[in-house]
Amino acid sequence: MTLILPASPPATAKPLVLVVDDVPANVHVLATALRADYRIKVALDGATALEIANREGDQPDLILLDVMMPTMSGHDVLRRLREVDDTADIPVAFVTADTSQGGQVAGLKLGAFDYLTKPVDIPVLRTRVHNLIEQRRLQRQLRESELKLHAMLDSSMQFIGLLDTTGHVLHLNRQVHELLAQPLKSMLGLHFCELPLWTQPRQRTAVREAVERAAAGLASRFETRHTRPDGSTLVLDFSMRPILGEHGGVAFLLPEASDVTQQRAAEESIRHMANNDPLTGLPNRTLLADRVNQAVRAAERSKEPLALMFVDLDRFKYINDTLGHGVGDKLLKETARRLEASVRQSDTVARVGGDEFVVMLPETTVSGAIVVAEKVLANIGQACLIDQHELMVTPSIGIAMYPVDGRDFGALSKCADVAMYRAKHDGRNGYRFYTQEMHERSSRLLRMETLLRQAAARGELHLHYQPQIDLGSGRCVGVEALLRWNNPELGAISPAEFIPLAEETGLISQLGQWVLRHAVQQARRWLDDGVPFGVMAVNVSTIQLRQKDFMQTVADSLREAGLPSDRLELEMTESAAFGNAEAAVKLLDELHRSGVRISIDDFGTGYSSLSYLKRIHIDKLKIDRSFVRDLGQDSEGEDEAMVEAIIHMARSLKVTVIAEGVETLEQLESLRLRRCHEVQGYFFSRPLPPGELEAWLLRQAPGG
Ligand SMILES: Nc1nc2c(ncn2[C@@H]2O[C@@H]3COP(=O)(O)O[C@H]4[C@@H](O)[C@H](n5cnc6c(=O)[nH]c(N)nc65)O[C@@H]4COP(=O)(O)O[C@H]3[C@H]2O)c(=O)[nH]1
Repeated sequence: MTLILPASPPATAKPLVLVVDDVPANVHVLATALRADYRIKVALDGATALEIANREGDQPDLILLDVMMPTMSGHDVLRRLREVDDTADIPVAFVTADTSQGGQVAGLKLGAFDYLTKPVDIPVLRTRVHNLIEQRRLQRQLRESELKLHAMLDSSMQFIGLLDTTGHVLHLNRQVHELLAQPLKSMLGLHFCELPLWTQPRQRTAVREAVERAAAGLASRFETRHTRPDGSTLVLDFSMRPILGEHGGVAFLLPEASDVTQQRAAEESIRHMANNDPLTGLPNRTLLADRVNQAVRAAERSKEPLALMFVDLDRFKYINDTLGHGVGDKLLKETARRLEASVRQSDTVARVGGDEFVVMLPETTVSGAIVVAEKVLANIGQACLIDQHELMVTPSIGIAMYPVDGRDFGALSKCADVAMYRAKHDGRNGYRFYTQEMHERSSRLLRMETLLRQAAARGELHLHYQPQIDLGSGRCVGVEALLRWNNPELGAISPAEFIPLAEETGLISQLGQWVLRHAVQQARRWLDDGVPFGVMAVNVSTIQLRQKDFMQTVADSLREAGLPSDRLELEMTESAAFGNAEAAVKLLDELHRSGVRISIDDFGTGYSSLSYLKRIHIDKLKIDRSFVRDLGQDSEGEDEAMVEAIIHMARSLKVTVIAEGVETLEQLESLRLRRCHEVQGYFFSRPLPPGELEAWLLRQAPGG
């Protein structure tokens, strides 16, 4: 910034005195008296005097002005000088023969600095001129320092003002006039709280208080929000301080403000990022926890209940995997929108995980929560069109109530989560309230998990084997290894209970390896002992199959036991075999080439595509128990049709077909009639410990 100061003569140059008088003799006297110490210019009339006074760059430091002049009197000259900014400050002393009091007063009123009477006393003239010039120098200095100060204030990025102790404006820097788009002059003298910056009564009150505090010697600081003419927001960090004078009292008040709009916006965006889910913009778990805990505190006071609702989209992963993340993301955004549309503004909808949303309903009873849950089910259940895909998704909802189920976010969310899993387990697309029974069940599962981790090491695991019978020959062609767990504390636990738990917790890999190794070793022993067991069928879960070293684990188990690979059959569910299509094709192909047989368990319950079936090598299809249950009864229902279709398809694909869960002669006959290859079930034998199975096999063998 350049600082422009009024032009002043070089410090070394002598001050300039303009002598104005229409009588040349008078001019001569004055000029002669002063010439030694000053530069002198003369004018014999008012017009010339004004012209010299206005000359830029060399203005007089003092004008000695005769009062009585023809055409333009000294008073007129002075009046004209004072009217123009550039000459208004030049000191003027009248030199006159008029010694009357009235004449002197009139001149002084016009702004004359001094009055000299003719005839002039030379020493007095010199002293007065010296004093007036010195005064002019000091005045200039003062003006310069004032300009420097203003220039400094104007160059600041801050909004700065100076007020008198009653709060009236003495100065405002350039930032302020630019912000308010008003010239400084129009605001000088106003009370600070009358500036157009303060648009709200609340702000004016705060400013008035700040003025009063500052006048009493105290500083104030607060933040204010304003709307700029273009509609954007301005946030000011405002302060008001007292400035003390020489004698220690408050002399001025200094209001200052800095523009913190960007800083506040950045802080806000950081806060938003820390508290919100970037995809949907909904509160994340951190913010939700905070809101729930706050709502709980409010509920404690108001004695109102509160509901926490976990909402999980059924089969979202499937959509995400098959249609891609782009579609998945849009679906999540749409879900967020629909959830928000299902609740009141005072409720909170948050996203806490992939497809997991949480809704907090303050001041809501069980019946209120039911209304919301049904609304959520209806809204989310509506078809939604995303990138030309018409998607139908349903939610599973778990609800926990404050205060019965918990008194903070941690406890309530655990309960709502458990209830949500129950809703899923019970067939999805529904809601469940958390109950004590769920609590017991989840504690049991927790305990079971701990014990299951130690089960193998403590020798609590065993394998039972169930024979598989060829209907043509009536002979045992295979045995299925089924895991058993006997724990001293929990007793005998069904695999239907602990296998899903092991899958959920990842323990299944360890258990699966244990089963594979032991089953393969048992097969080897039976082979050595000449026990005619056929093929050893081992169940493998999806999670095991997804493990990179699965193929290696199978190969190692076979090699360690020395079992020919065609004596091992791996049973996997449809979803395990077909879930992750390309990787599954590759693995099944590798297994097939190694000689291991592959059987698809629970066939008919999934969504296998037939074209896909043709691409992979399968040795056996197992018809699910649920289709076998009603076979052989008089009615020819859907199950018969299904069984018939599976058998037909298996035969045309040249794959062996086996039915499980055969309990009755009727079921057996029905399967035989439909030309099912093999059967397995209680009708022949329950799964048996190895010793008992050996005895069973030997009894069945020809001549046994
Ligand atoms: N009602 C009836 N049931 C019959 C009949 N015949 C056999 N079963 C039962 O049906 C289940 C057959 O196994 P799954 O379908 O593979 O179903 C198995 C399998 O999915 C899983 N499982 C068992 N052992 C293992 C294992 O070692 N690894 C893995 N991954 N899963 C296993 O646990 C499930 C349940 O196993 P189990 O309780 O042993 O139950 C076994 C067996 O005892 C019958 O005639 N009627």
